[in-house]
Amino acid sequence: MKRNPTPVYLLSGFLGSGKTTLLKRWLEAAEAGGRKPAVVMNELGEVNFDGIELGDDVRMAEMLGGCICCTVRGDLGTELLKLIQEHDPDMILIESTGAANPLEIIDAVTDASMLERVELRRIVTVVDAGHLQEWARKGKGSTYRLMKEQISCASVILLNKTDLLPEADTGEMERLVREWNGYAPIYRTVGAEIGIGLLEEPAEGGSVANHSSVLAASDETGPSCCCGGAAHEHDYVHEHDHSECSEPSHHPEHHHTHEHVMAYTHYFEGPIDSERFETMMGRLPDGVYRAKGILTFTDTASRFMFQYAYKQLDLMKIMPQGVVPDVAVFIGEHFDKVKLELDIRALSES
Ligand SMILES: Nc1nc2c(ncn2[C@@H]2O[C@H](COP(=O)(O)OP(=O)(O)OP(=O)(O)O)[C@@H](O)[C@H]2O)c(=O)[nH]1
Repeated sequence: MKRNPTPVYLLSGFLGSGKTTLLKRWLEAAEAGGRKPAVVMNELGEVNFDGIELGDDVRMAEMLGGCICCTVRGDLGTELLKLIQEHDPDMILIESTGAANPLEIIDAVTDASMLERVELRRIVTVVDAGHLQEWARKGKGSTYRLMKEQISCASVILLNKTDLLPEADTGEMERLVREWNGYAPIYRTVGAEIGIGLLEEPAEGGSVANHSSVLAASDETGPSCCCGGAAHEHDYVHEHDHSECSEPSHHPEHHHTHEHVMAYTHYFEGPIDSERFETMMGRLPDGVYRAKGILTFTDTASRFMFQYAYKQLDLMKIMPQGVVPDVAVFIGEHFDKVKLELDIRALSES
């Protein structure tokens, strides 16, 4: 018997904007409604901290150590088909890395070989309102371009973390988002809290499978290709590929700059002092805009998961299943990995 294609939703949005927070809500809502969701999680680092948070019960495919839109893109179709074969889910949620260009993922999911098996229903982009404001003030750079791309491709937009921004600034960011994307509904959220039904409603004009409207929206706003392949190890170079761009003049900086989104993964050799850790995190360079990890502190018996996004540090007690090492990943642009490693090593010195 021929089966209907499995609905797929893509969660996009820059690093630390709130994608996993939304994913957790979505999974809870789907399971509460008696549905069987599955997840594809993609991380730049080698460890899937967000997956650890979700627990063992979630049907999940992990794509680690690379960006779904470039270095590990070829594997996406295989992972989707494997999930469908093994679990027969009612829906699949894909959480991309925050450095991913959604257009590349749309291409992979809407590949002709996938059309009978999956239907890309919506692209939900989560935006950190304060972080967007920071970049909008700079008005240039590959991160700015990527944010613009993620917003312009969206079929629904969550303007998140509005608790951290004055009302007038939030309004200003909403207007900017509207300028970049003229058709997606925009919801202001805190903690990505939204009625999940709003994300699953059929999009006007059907699914994203016919994504000419998405591409058109993206053309209106300028560059559509700013995420390239891996340079080496964990350096993700935002390099422009001429073959994909119809208008080279969209990329005047290309010949001169190569912006980097890079990840540094650190495995701890033992417990560290919590106060020194918090002091070190408070002094991280601006180039490190995202970090997460699992730690053991010398002054408490519990283990902790930490989340750091744009100067905000959250710590929560966890009890990971199985053997999980103490490890952290730091993501950003142009930061000094060697200095960071020395600073982290100093936390273990007596
Ligand atoms: N103040 C505030 N913090 C938030 C909000 N939403 C999420 N956070 C916090 O922001 C941090 C990052 O959230 P995540 O959901 O992990 O972000 P993400 O987009 O999945 O991050 P990456 O997977 O690294 O790209 C976490 O510490 C969240 O608790 C919000 O609306 N307000």
